[in-house]
Formats: sequence, structure tokens, C-alpha cells
Amino acid sequence: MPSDLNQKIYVAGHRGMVGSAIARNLQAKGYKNIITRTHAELDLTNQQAVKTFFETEMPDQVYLAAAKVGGIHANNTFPAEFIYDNLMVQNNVIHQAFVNGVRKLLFLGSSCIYPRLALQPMSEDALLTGKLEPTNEPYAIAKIAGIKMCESYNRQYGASHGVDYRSVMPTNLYGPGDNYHPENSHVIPALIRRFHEAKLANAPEVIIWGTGTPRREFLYVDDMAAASIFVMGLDKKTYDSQTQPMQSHVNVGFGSDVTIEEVAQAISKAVGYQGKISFDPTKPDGAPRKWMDSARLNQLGWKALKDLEAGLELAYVDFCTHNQSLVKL
Ligand SMILES: NC(=O)C1=CN([C@@H]2O[C@H](COP(=O)(O)OP(=O)(O)OC[C@H]3O[C@@H](n4cnc5c(N)ncnc54)[C@H](OP(=O)(O)O)[C@@H]3O)[C@@H](O)[C@H]2O)C=CC1
Ligand SMILES: C[C@H]1O[C@H](OP(=O)(O)OP(=O)(O)OC[C@H]2O[C@@H](n3cnc4c(=O)[nH]c(N)nc43)[C@H](O)[C@@H]2O)[C@@H](O)[C@@H](O)C1=O
Repeated sequence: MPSDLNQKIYVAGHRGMVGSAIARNLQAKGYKNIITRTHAELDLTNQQAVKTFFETEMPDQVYLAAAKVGGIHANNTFPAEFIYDNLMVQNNVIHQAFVNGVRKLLFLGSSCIYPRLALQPMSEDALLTGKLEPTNEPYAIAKIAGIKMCESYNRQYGASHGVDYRSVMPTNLYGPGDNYHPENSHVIPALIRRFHEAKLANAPEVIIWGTGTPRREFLYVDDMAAASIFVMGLDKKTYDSQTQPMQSHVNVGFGSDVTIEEVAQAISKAVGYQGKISFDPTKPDGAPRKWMDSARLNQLGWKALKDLEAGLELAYVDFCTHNQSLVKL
């Protein structure tokens, strides 16, 4: 096994918001042997292509940040793609990683794995204790399958093959490299764009989807990347001390949440829009609240660094810098 900084690390989804943050954080830490493939070079839903890739490259570690990702509208509109693509990508990558001797893999899930009405803050133990939020159930089912796949490979092959596959459950993320599509994106990038366009057009009003009352916890993407690398770097005994036997997942949150109305006001301020904010209650609210209990990760020694106000300023700079080129259709 090569020394840590020379380990061959495959970051799947390196052109996405989280994958690109993981790759630049690894590079900043001195990791020299990061391998990547664009979606065009390697379609991770293609079993044979993924098999050939792993047999050729034989990575030591894998960060699985490639997925079909979108906000409430995209999840609600394209449920077939959200379940099919995500199951295929994660099945192919996790299985071929195992077959080709990868001992360390990090799977990125999502806070939507927890029941819609889970007790707040939501602990890792809330998994599979109730009904999911209908707007993103197919995506959540795929993510739950990913956690269970990691756990199953750990159970069956942990002792015999040294398999140690971990899963992180991020709260809602935002930051550089986000998707600013007007409908298919998450709330922060959607509203950065909407407020920016309203400011340029001197529009008197900006309309926010839903009632504005749902609560969300937002984490800056570089904090998420740091958490991912931190979790991968923990020795097994330390990691296992905070997770249940064979359980592979740990929450990654900022620590507190805000209402959608509050985040809209904060984005309007960051963008410099001075008009009125209105709400369209005919659009879905989704889960009433998603606030992670991140005590396990905090006890292991990680905490978020970037607060929402500072993070939104950086996200807006990113939007202005890249603007249209970052809009994925
Ligand atoms: N953003 C968020 O708020 C949250 C994200 N997460 C999770 O974090 C991870 C990363 O999300 P994020 O960075 O935001 O998403 P992005 O959409 O920004 O990035 C996902 C990346 O995966 C690639 N990809 C998708 N499908 C395939 C495929 N079939 N073959 C190869 N590459 C593929 C995409 O390439 P291309 O664009 O070319 O298709 C893209 O580069 C995901 O697992 C997501 O579920 C969890 C909670 C919240
Ligand atoms: C990360 C997470 O992302 C998705 O779930 P979500 O938390 O509901 O994420 P969202 O960012 O899309 O919405 C958050 C809230 O914000 C409101 N809202 C207002 N105005 C806009 C708006 O313009 N766009 C969006 N997208 N939402 C808006 C919106 O109505 C909702 O109440 C999952 O499907 C799933 O993929 C997942 O895991």
C-alpha cells in the first residue's frame, strides 16, 4: 500500500459541486494521485465501463460523489431517473471497488433518507423508522440502498478482505460549483439566480416557492468536503466508536437551521436586491424540517466552519464569476 499522500484516490463526480470541492481539498492537503473521469468519459450507469475502469486504474480509495442530484422540483418531476441512475451508479461503483480490492470507500447519501416527520434533530438511528417525504422518496430509497450496500459489504467482507466502506449523510449543501438552473436546482442557487436577475431587471417582487415556513440546515460545500476527508482519515476503531456495529453512516450538518423565508432574506441581502419577497403556496414545501443531529461527527472532532452569511457571499461571487456557464439544463 503506498504512503497516504501517494494513495491513488478516485473522486467520482469531480466536476460536480461536492466532488470538485473534495478534489481541491485533497490537493490542498498534498494528495498527489487523484484520478478522475468526466461523465462523457465514463458513464457510471454502464456496468461494463465501470468494470473496465476499475480493472485498469485499480484505485486505493474511492469518494463516491457522482449522483443524479436536484432540488424538490427535479426530484418530483424525474423520479424514474432519480431512482434508476442513482442505484446504477452506486451499485456499479461500490461493487467494482470491492471486486478490485478497494478497502476504503466513502458514499455520499443525503438527509432525505430520514422519515419526513423524524424527531428533530435527526439522529443516525432515525433511519427506517417511518415514511419518507414523497417529493424525493425514489432518490431517498436509492440513498438508503447505498448505505445498506456499504454496510453489507462491511459485514460480509470486513474481516476477510479489510473492507471499510463509510457513508456520510450531508444536510442541504451550497457553494462554488452549484447548479443554478432556474427550476431543477436547490433553493439557494435558485434564489441567488432569481434575486440577481430581479436586481438587474429592477423587478419589484421575487416569488419564493411554497409557504416559506419549512426549515432547512445549510452547509457550505468546502465544509462538506473537509468532513468527507476527515471521515475517510479516521482509523477504524475511532470511527466505529461513534457508529453502531456494522453501521456505516454518519450525519454531516452545520448545527442549526433556518426557515426558507429567512434564507430568502439572507440571499436577497447578499445579492443586494431591495424589492419585495412573496410566496407561492401552490408549489410544494417538501419536508417541514430537516435538521441533522451531527453530535457523532462533532465528538469525533469535526465541526463546520463557514456560517450562512459568509457562505452566501462566497456563493454569490461564484455565481457572478461563472454565471451562465454553470447552468446545467
Ligand atoms: N447538493 C446538495 O445539496 C446535496 C448533495 N448530496 C449528495 O452529494 C453528492 C454530490 O452532489 P452534488 O455535487 O451537489 O451534485 P452535482 O450534480 O453537482 O454533481 C454530481 C456529479 O455526478 C456526475 N454524474 C451524474 N451521473 C453520472 C453518471 N451516470 N456517470 C458519471 N458521472 C455522473 C455529474 O456529471 P454531469 O453533471 O456531467 O452529469 C456531476 O459531475 C451526491 O451524492 C448527492 O446526492 C447530498 C445532500 C445534499
Ligand atoms: C438536498 C435535498 O434537496 C431536495 O429537498 P429539499 O430540501 O426540499 O430541497 P430544495 O432545496 O429543493 O427546497 C428546499 C425548500 O425551499 C423551497 N423553495 C423556495 N423557492 C425555491 C426555489 O426556487 N427552488 C427550490 N429548489 N426550492 C425552493 C422549497 O419549496 C422547499 O421548501 C430533495 O429533493 C433531495 O434531493 C435532497 O436531499
